[in-house]
Amino acid sequence: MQESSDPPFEATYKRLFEKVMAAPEVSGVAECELPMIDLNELKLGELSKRACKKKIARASQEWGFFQVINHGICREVLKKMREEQAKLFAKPFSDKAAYNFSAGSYRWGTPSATCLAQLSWSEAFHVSVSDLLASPNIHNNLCSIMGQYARMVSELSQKLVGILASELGQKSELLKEKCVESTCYLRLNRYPACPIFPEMFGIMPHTDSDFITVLHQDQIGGLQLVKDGSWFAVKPNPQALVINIGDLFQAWSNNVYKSVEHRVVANPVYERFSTAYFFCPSYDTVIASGVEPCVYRSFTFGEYRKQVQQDVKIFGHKIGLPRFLLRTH
Ligand SMILES: O=C(O)CCC(=O)C(=O)O
Ligand SMILES: [Fe+2]
Repeated sequence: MQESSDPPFEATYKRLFEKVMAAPEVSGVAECELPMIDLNELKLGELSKRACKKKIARASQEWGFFQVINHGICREVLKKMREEQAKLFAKPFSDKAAYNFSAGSYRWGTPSATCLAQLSWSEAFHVSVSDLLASPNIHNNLCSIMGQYARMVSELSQKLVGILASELGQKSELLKEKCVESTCYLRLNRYPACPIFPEMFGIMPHTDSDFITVLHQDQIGGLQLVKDGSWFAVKPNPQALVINIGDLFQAWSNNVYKSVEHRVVANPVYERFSTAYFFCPSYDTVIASGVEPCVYRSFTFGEYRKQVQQDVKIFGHKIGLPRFLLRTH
């Protein structure tokens, strides 16, 4: 028999399945369409340009999420990236576990899960772009398209972050200098179909620990986010990339831009793919808003990462920005 490509979810988490009769309650979630930004408007006259920038800033304040079309990443690159990603995940499980972009880049499930609500029904390659570019495999099809994809998405991220910074009335040079291709991360996600429990988490609720995330998802759907205290399912748009604000931008903007909790719900019938690009600074970058009164104490990205890793180890989940509040509000 051919070895399965799926990680051994059922065998590994058997005890959790026996313990409970239901997966987390996520049904009845309404669908929403994210604010849509056409980046071609940035190439038009001064008025359209200004309106487009304002829309980006407003969505980042009110939703923490938006989608962009005419984003400059050509269809061929998106298609090729997805094909190579699908091929990689179709390899037998043992090959994937041994396939190393760098140590620990392949992940699946949730090692620390003690109940079903803590289990992420997904597998991923979480790759540092600097490791990718230095890889001796950079000339194989997969690594080469990942490198190409990372470069294009990095340019888009720089553009968006520049706009968001200038809409705050702040200079973006430092940010642009600190967030370069090699300090960013690329994550290839696969959510196998989950027929056992119809609404299992593909990824548990979380916020991203970066400035912004650029997400390319397929047409299956499953991404959900919190808006005004309720969960909403994001309607997939094959032409668009989804952008969300991460913790670092929330802190840097002194809570103006929102790093919003999101999660993925696995589909009972179809597998789903997504590719996430995390726009991050170097570890020594100091995150400080410079606006009084400061909500958070200043911290380096390295410090933030270390704290997140420590909290995950001790509490089983990330605490994130509340750790860095200057005073309790
Ligand atoms: O797959 C998705 O839609 C979201 C992925 C995500 O939130 C992440 O990788 O941080
Ligand atoms: Fe995320």
